[in-house]
Amino acid sequence: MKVLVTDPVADAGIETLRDAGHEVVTGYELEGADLLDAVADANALIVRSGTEVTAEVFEAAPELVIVGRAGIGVDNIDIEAATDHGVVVANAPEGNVRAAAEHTVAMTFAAARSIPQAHGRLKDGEWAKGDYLGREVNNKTLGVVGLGRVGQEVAKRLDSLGMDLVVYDPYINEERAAQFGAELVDELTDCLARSDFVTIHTPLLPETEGMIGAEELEAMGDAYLINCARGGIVDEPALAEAIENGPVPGAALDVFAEEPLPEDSPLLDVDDVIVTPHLGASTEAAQENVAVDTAKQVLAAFAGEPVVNALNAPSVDESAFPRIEPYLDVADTAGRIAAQLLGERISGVEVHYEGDIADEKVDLVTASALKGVFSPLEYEVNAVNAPQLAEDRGIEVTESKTRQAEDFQSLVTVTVKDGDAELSVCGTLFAGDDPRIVRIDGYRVDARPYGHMLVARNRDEPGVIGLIGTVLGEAGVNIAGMFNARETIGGEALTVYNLDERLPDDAVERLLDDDRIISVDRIVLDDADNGR
Ligand SMILES: NC(=O)c1ccc[n+]([C@@H]2O[C@H](COP(=O)([O-])OP(=O)(O)OC[C@H]3O[C@@H](n4cnc5c(N)ncnc54)[C@H](O)[C@@H]3O)[C@@H](O)[C@H]2O)c1
Ligand SMILES: O=C(O)[C@H](O)COP(=O)(O)O
Repeated sequence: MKVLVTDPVADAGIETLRDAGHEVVTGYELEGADLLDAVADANALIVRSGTEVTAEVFEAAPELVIVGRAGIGVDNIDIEAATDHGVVVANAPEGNVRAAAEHTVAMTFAAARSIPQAHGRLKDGEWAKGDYLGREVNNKTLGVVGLGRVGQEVAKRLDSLGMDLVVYDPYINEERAAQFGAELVDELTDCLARSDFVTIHTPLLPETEGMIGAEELEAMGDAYLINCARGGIVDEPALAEAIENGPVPGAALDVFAEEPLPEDSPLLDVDDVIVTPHLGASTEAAQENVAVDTAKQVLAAFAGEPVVNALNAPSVDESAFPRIEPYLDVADTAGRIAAQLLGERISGVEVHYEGDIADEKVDLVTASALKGVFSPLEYEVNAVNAPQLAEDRGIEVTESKTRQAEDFQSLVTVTVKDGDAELSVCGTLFAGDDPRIVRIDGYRVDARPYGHMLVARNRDEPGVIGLIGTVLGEAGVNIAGMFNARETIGGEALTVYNLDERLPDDAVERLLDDDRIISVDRIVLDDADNGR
């Protein structure tokens, strides 16, 4: 597999991929047409915040399986476009948290004591001792906006340095805040107004973009602003104005709306603004952590295993994966057969689980069933984009479970529907790893699902199976296996054949010419040979 890496990541990550036998190509700072060219045959793309992974990139990358973000923020990746193209997006949400928190603490002190300004003047030969009267953090209030992973680590560190903590985060509860010795408040402006230092730790989302504007800066009053989260959350011109003309005394910023080099930011000209070039995650330990975590997720995606930090794929518990993995194929196959047999527009899909499998978290199995249902229709469908595809097409997907399974340890039934028409296919595993289709449209069968199958419905009369055998034989199509099921003697029967190749059209017509044959469906279970 080819892995393209477009932002600098630690060697340990690259070695992890090379040791697993993959080709790793680095193209730091690739953009525009060069990026589109480079990604054309890539199976994985690894980025940090420097690469904009747009819908165009996904268009240009038909082989792409995963985008690995060696870090936390994914605001530079069009996740919706990734999902549409069936590409997993995964970040590394743990490895640089402490580095980001430490940098935030460092920036807090740098702002409180004007360290960079004093440093600069002394280097220029000036002893400006009288110009800097700093602010202690001890006994002051820290406002934390966003008490997630980084916010929590910052809170712990500054709490231990004697600060009182007040938190604004609409997605956590009071108990959670209290675990960090913090008081949770309902209003952002309340949090800002009570703080001596405000630190931002939310993701950049439509909801948080421009969240700290003129009104909020006014509410902050005499508080320093620290932003090591994302540029764009703070309105930069409003911040420059609030520092130059009051009330805000200063700010420390690691991130900017425009990166790299925010040339147009008015903040670069304001003396009481301390800046670093997005260094929050730039420690050896953090870079090694996120690079290796990302490489491991790429390897998991290549192996078809759960990608632990996938942001757009059905979630799956890593320890439960071995128990559900064999059912992914069963569900996919049942979905493929059901969709091909119904042969109509599909307006609903129901996936029903019985027995042991009903105890598991089955999001990924349901996604596999949907993949199977859509496979005969769509080229680029996989378990990542199948649920989205169902939603986009207004197809209602339902999932149900019962603990009891009549005759099987576990059973997965995929039912496809269009209006009043519906058709169910049940699959199971024999001996834990031998997939079988055990019911088709209510008929009990025992069919091995692979390659080309033929499903014939016929009147249950003597000579019909002979007729089918003769027609297949004369068409030169070998029968590898066969199972016949019937409702009642002389009623309707259903026969499933495993064939070594596709039955030609004229042979199908010959069968249908006989009025004992009700229907003949050719089912293809291999993507590579489905007649398209
Ligand atoms: N400067 C750096 O190098 C650096 C390093 C690491 C992380 N980061 C950035 O730090 C930020 C936080 O990362 P994290 O890992 O802690 O993320 P996280 O997802 O663990 O936490 C984010 C928190 O923000 C909260 N939140 C969401 N919307 C909010 C809103 N409207 N108002 C208030 N709170 C809201 C969430 O509930 C959550 O608790 C991200 O933007 C990330 O990209 C920057
Ligand atoms: O979100 C992150 O992980 C940080 O902002 C780090 O970004 P970087 O990997 O571009 O340094």
